[in-house]
Amino acid sequence: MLVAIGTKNPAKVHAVQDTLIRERHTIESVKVDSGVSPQPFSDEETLEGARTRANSALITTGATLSFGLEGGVQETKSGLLLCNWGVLVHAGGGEWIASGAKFPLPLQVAQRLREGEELGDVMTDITGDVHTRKKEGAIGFFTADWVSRKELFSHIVKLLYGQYLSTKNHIQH
Ligand SMILES: O=P(O)(O)OP(=O)(O)OP(=O)(O)OC[C@H]1O[C@@H](n2cnc3c(O)ncnc32)[C@H](O)[C@@H]1O
Ligand SMILES: [Mg+2]
Repeated sequence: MLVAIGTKNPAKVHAVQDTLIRERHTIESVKVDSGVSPQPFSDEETLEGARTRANSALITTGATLSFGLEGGVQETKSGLLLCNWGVLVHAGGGEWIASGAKFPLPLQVAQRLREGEELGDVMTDITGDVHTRKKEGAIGFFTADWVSRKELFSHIVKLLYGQYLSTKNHIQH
């Protein structure tokens, strides 16, 4: 089965490839537009970006299943939380959604985002590495590498694929 992922970011592509390795699908990654702002600022906007990516990648590749993964932030009373969303769509209809774990960004980082900077750029500034968003990510840096960006997306991929399989099994039985 051809499975698409709407990004070329290795943290996301490897999350799909490695999580589904035993399923023996062919994975095709394709760069698509999220249709939302480069730095989504709510759960809704982040989810919408993931949905647009999934649908665009499905159409572009002609795949049977297609993943869209998107990162953003969400303002709360307890601080600015890093949030991540995923959407899985099936060519025959059907959509599944899932979000990832959340944690608050440090105050100074949160403030820079509120003033309009993108997290990826702030992380480059802090770490001196332009590729942070493609590797351990902000989550890796702020958790002393206990959780990587790929690991976070892998969990979302499991939630999405698991829901898809569960639906499929219930329809068949
Ligand atoms: O190529 P794409 O798939 O767009 O990969 P990306 O790293 O830009 O990822 P997103 O568009 O999903 O992320 C939305 C924003 O959140 C930022 N971001 C989210 N999580 C991050 C992380 O762990 N490390 C660095 N930047 C992160 C990133 O800079 C973007 O501005
Ligand atoms: Mg992006």
